[in-house]
Amino acid sequence: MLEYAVGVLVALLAAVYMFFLHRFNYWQRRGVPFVAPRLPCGNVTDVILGRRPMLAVVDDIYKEHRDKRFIGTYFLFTPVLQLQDVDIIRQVYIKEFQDFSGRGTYWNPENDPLSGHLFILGGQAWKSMRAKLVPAFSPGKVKYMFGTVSECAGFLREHVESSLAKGGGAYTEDIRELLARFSTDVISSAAFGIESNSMKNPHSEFRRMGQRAFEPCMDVNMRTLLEFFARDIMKMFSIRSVPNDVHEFFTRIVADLVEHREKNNVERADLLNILIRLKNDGFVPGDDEASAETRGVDRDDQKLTGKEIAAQVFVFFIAGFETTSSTTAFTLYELAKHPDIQDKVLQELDTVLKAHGGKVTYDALQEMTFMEMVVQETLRHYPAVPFITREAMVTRPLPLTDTMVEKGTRLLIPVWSIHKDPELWEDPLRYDPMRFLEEAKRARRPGIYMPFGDGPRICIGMRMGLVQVKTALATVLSLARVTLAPSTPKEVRISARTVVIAPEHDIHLVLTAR
Ligand code: HEM
Repeated sequence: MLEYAVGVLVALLAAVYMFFLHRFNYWQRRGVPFVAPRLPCGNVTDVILGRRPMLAVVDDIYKEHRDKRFIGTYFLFTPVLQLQDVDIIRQVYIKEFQDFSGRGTYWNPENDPLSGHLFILGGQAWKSMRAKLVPAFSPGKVKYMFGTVSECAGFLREHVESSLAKGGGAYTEDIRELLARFSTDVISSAAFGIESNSMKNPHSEFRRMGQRAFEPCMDVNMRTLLEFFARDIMKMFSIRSVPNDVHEFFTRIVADLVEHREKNNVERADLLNILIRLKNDGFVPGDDEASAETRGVDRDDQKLTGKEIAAQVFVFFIAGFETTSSTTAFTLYELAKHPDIQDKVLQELDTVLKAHGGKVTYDALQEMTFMEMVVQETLRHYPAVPFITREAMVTRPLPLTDTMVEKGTRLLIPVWSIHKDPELWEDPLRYDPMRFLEEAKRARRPGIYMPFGDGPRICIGMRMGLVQVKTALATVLSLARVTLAPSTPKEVRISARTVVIAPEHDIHLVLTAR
């Protein structure tokens, strides 16, 4: 009996070994240069063990293989092709997008309905959903929703004003937490039409859900990484993309809201309203610019189901909350480190606000061009999404090469590394908003700046995100100057426990009344 058991064990181990051997030969068999994998995690052992952030591992590969246009890697046993050449990346993003339109992530509408959202979908399902949702983010609709952002900025203003008064004109704040609460208020109001009240109550349910979805911890980090790179494992073990309590919260709240609004004929200026129209009519009319964006994208007027609505509202929450709050926090952090740049922002702010009766209006924000340059430079240093994925939808050569990529191959675009590459940017570690002067932008090589991605799959919420970031900056900076608190490091240390860019420490800033 014992001999039999040992025999079975040996056969099992041999089968596992052969499986890994075969998998880890994938790039070699295709004649693609690759980074030697190690059993059992391929090239991401440090990521799986929570020792290093994924972006740092990707960056090491980028730097070590800078001379190669693409390089084969393994995430666990999934082959992932890391693109290193900006021209190839542009082809994938834009010109040959139709063959690389997938995200390559896990999507299981039956077991995990919240995973069926725009960020994750691929192929025809993505095309059709994108065409339906684009009008919801048109310039006209963003301007329309600005009222909501402005209302939440009022709570932010009240908080800063009263804290300054209590502190006798100066106080110290964990700026990341403050802006996470502001962003939670904005996104829950803009997406669900609910006042989450996080500015006044840091323990609100929405804030707690935001923390659960993004807290730097192994559970959330592993789910996200598996979702991106090891969908077979997710499927095999029926793992959901988010923890169960987060899943239940969003599913329940959206179902209740839809029922309430339909029963009581409630109309509101928010994204849920647009989704309900998509549920009932199959499309929403856009303004001219939105129509231009959807031109060429197949539109069907198929109506959204309740589950599809919940998934889209959920993605607006997760894609819109952490990205905007971290971008605002990092901008204030850099302004605290660079008082000369802060002076210029304040000068512009004061001039523009004076011309707009002291109010942070939508039109006033459009005139804050230097502030926009500052935000763009922040996004170069700290792109909220530090790498972007695509999936080959057909077997075909990689653009501009003779190398064949199989249908289903995962491609990784190392945004963080390209933004910091000294061959592409002069003195890339220097924080310098002047890189985003119109002349400088025209002069630089196309395709080296991509904080919102690029091509037909570019961030759908870009306009809304920028409005939100600038509103928060204008609100805080109209009241106070910022400086680094003694406890705040001079260089941000990125957490190894999250896929987005988050510091592993708080960012305390001193706010001093102006
Ligand atoms: C500073 C703020 C933001 C940044 C840096 C950011 C960044 C990104 C990036 C890099 C992508 C991937 C693009 C690609 O694959 O080429 C993306 C996609 C997306 N973003 Fe954003 N985002 C921001 C704000 C927002 C906001 C406010 C929303 C919604 C309320 C949003 C919703 C989405 C959605 C739904 C997608 C998926 C688009 C698709 O796959 O078609 N984002 N974002």
